[in-house]
Amino acid sequence: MSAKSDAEIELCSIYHGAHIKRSVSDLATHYDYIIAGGGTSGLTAADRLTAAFPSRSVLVVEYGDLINSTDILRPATTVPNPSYAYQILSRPEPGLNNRSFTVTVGKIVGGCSAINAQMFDRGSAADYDAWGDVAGEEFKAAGWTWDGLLPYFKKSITFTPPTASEVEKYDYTFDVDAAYGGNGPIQAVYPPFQWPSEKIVRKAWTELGIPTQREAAGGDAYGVFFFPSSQDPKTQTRSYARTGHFDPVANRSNYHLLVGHKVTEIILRETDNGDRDYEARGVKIQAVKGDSAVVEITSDEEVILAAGTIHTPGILQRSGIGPKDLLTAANISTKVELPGVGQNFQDHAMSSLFYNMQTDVQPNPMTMFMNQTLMKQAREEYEKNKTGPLTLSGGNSGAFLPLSMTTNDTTTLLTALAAQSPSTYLPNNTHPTILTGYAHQLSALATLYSTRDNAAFEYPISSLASMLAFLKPLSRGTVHINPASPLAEPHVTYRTLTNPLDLELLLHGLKTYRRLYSTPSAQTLGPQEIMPGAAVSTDEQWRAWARKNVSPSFYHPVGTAALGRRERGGVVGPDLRVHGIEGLRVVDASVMPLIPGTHTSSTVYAVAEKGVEGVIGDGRRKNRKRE
Ligand SMILES: Cc1cc2nc3c(=O)[nH]c(=O)nc-3n(C[C@H](O)[C@H](O)[C@H](O)COP(=O)(O)OP(=O)(O)OC[C@H]3O[C@@H](n4cnc5c(N)ncnc54)[C@H](O)[C@@H]3O)c2cc1C
Repeated sequence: MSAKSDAEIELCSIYHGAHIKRSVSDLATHYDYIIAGGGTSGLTAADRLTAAFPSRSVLVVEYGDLINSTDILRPATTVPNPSYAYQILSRPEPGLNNRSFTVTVGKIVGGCSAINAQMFDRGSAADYDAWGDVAGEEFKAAGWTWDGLLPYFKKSITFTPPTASEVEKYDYTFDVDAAYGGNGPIQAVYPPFQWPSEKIVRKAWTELGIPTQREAAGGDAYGVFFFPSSQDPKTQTRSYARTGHFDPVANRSNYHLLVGHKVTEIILRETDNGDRDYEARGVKIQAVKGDSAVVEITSDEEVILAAGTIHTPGILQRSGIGPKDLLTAANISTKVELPGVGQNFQDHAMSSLFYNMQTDVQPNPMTMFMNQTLMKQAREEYEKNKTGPLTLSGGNSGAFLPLSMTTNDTTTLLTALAAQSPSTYLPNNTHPTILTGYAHQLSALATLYSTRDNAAFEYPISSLASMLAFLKPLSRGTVHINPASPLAEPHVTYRTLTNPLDLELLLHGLKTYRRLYSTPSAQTLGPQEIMPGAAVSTDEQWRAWARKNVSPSFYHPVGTAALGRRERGGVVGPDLRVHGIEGLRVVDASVMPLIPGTHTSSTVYAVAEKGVEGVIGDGRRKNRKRE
């Protein structure tokens, strides 16, 4: 038999036999549970559901394919192959000189967890406590707080501590009791490699007076700290939703995964159940390529949306659930008016400065990735020993700075924030319930900005890249179906920096890099600022530079089907059920009402774990009633 080419290896489904479906003709006509989206949250939910109810059937419908390729497994910075991601272009961004940007989200079994940079941290306790403040008291009572989520963070992962020699070599610190202890399917490790410059930059941050955290994942995500990568400790390969939640369980007889298909709509039936006028009875699906027929698959129990922040709103909107004016413009009759669907869109804006280092600290990523001999050595070391530079994905240390560590004058900014009216910087026609919710957000953000125990800016350390993520934006965007073509990719508008106070806050974060590179340790690197460079020094120049150079996304879109009371523009209730509809939940990143100051994947796993526990609890209760 001839050896398979890479392309053949990618296309064949080598592990999962009959349970991978590529055509609707291979499906049952109905399932107990249907999950839209086989990504980070969808595969988590499917794993837990199929385990809890062996006699109930679960169908996951995934737009992308099951790709068996080693480039996904090798630690990577981001997106190993553009074909694994949707290529959506944002609308012209009004706060960024009307530039448009690629909206990158995964289109593959495993979703974004298959293409992310594996940085596996958590936000501060205050970030999650703010969710309850924003959403409403009953959300706090239901555990949408740090204390309520911590058990799910722990449950979702297994943390393997670094070896004693790695601890000594890299100064790794961690505290298992404070943050870990679970044995979940997603693996978390400190990689067995750091670039030598990591130590120098980390020291430079401490010379600026930034505190060091021994462990940040116990709710203390501010200061300078290490955090894990989502990576397998034995093979040093990516640990993601597919390797953790699908491959080991794919042969369960109650589990079908349909790939290459998209959920276009939810099948809704009128009901008279208290405040719920409709119940979800299944989904309409369509092949991504070829046959354009729309097929209905019914569900007896629940439909669970896990299509991510960019695509979950479209499924709801096409089903008649969303802002009435948008649905009317798209000729869709409104079944449940929920103005929050597709609103409240948030991401961490990102900015890259560039410094040339005159001191050549070797090895470093700049020279290694461009030098074929060094790359060959690194590849051989990785293949043979699972050590060396190629075990490090996006890096696993950072400085996470509260506003007060970037400026002495927080008072001016906080006074301006307190004076903001919620309607001033949202679009003119924003629904009153969204304004009410946003007022709660502004108040929560004012508290977060005024305290020292949560971060406003992230400065990733490991690779000398002078990158900055703006963690607590005030601006809000939208994700809407295209009214002229509802099945097409959505209209995405980040609206980054449309709230002008964001720009003022961001300036402090950006200028902090200059202070960092003036510290004695950083000076040993011989930094020369290339971008923005000496021509940018006044605030006016910084503002112009930022509008021209900032990107709207650190790949962390959230918020478009947010937890919250209906009168606050919320889309889902404390049990993640969509307001007004029976048997329909959302378990993905879109439910986060406020973006936490962290990379988002570990929070998505925790949210999905908590959400599906609710589905299972309700399923068991129904069972008992039936018996
Ligand atoms: C390039 C990149 C780098 C990142 N880096 C990091 C990082 O280093 N650390 C970190 O913590 N986080 C990172 N993230 C973010 C993190 O991975 C995401 O927040 C998280 O994985 C999102 O999970 P989700 O379940 O909400 O969505 P996804 O994982 O995106 O899953 C949604 C799935 O639904 C499918 N889908 C969409 N529409 C439909 C439809 N209509 N029908 C059927 N299926 C559909 C999609 O194809 C996708 O597979 C990164 C993200 C990206 C894109």
